[in-house]
Amino acid sequence: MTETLLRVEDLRLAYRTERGVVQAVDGVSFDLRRGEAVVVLGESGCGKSSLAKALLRILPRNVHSHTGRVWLGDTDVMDLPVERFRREVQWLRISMVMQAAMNALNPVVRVGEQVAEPLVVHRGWSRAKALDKAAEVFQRVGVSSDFLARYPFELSGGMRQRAVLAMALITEPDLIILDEPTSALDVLTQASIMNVLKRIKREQATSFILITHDVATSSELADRVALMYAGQVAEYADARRFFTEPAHPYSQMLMASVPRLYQAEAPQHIPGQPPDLLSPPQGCRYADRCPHRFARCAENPPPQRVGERHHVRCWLYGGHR
Ligand SMILES: Nc1ncnc2c1ncn2[C@@H]1O[C@H](COP(=O)(O)OP(=O)(O)OP(=O)(O)O)[C@@H](O)[C@H]1O
Repeated sequence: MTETLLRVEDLRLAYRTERGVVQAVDGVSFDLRRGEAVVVLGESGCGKSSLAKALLRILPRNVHSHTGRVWLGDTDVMDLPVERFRREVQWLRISMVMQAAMNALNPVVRVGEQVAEPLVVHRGWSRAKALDKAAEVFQRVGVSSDFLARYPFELSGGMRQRAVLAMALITEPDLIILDEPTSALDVLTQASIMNVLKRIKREQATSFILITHDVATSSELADRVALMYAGQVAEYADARRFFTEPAHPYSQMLMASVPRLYQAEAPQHIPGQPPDLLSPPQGCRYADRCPHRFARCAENPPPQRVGERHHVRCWLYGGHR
């Protein structure tokens, strides 16, 4: 059996705001094996980016609480002092491509220097050696090494995104977290970046957490799916299973809402709104919108195991009906 790389247990992250506490990540658990990609799906505001920040310990100042366990191999990295986490885990074992990262490149520093920087800062490599490695990684992500000497404004959006991806890859981490890596790009560029990710996953056994609301693009890479709803994982499943036989009523509605090219019926939409994370309901978060709700849904369902590495937060499962 392939080794478990990451095990997340009951991860929680809440922010302090003027209106009260926002529980953006509320008891998230899942596991990921080496070389697997999990796609984190969900509507805007359901806590996907907050999950990435909670995993990477990149927290804004208004954090109210941040708890849970994040096992990377045998180490609970939540237990490490933050400096040690930054020195030993960030970039070296887990790297990231944050939302809109391609627009965050420093405009006055040549792209190659920026891509090489994690090796200089985190591994102590010389600049020359790191630049050689940057040229190699550039080629791997489909950018000619001629681009190393250019400035970000001289690159197209797709090229800049590849450069940011090269920066995340250069230290050869075990896990890369990508937050909406292709959402600002045209479909052909999106497809070619997804192909780069697939190749890297295959060749280097790198694991990915891909955050997106784009079901179609993500299905290309996904081995596993974590569908988030109102700060929680509504369903965690094998990707093929999720895309063909989703179990949670929200997963079923989401899949029915994906437009298909030759489908006679119009895609469905889900009536209602997700709950406000300032004061989420006591019971199941999805109950208000769920066509199957019954009395038990007044209580918040824990993740119910419905199969091998498959859990669903829904009282329809586990013999409660
Ligand atoms: N720094 C912050 N302070 C207060 N509330 C925040 C902060 N960051 C996010 N939130 C709130 O936390 C909730 C989850 O936000 P998050 O950005 O994680 O969702 P998301 O699923 O990534 O959304 P999107 O797809 O739109 O990026 C939202 O209600 C959001 O308003």
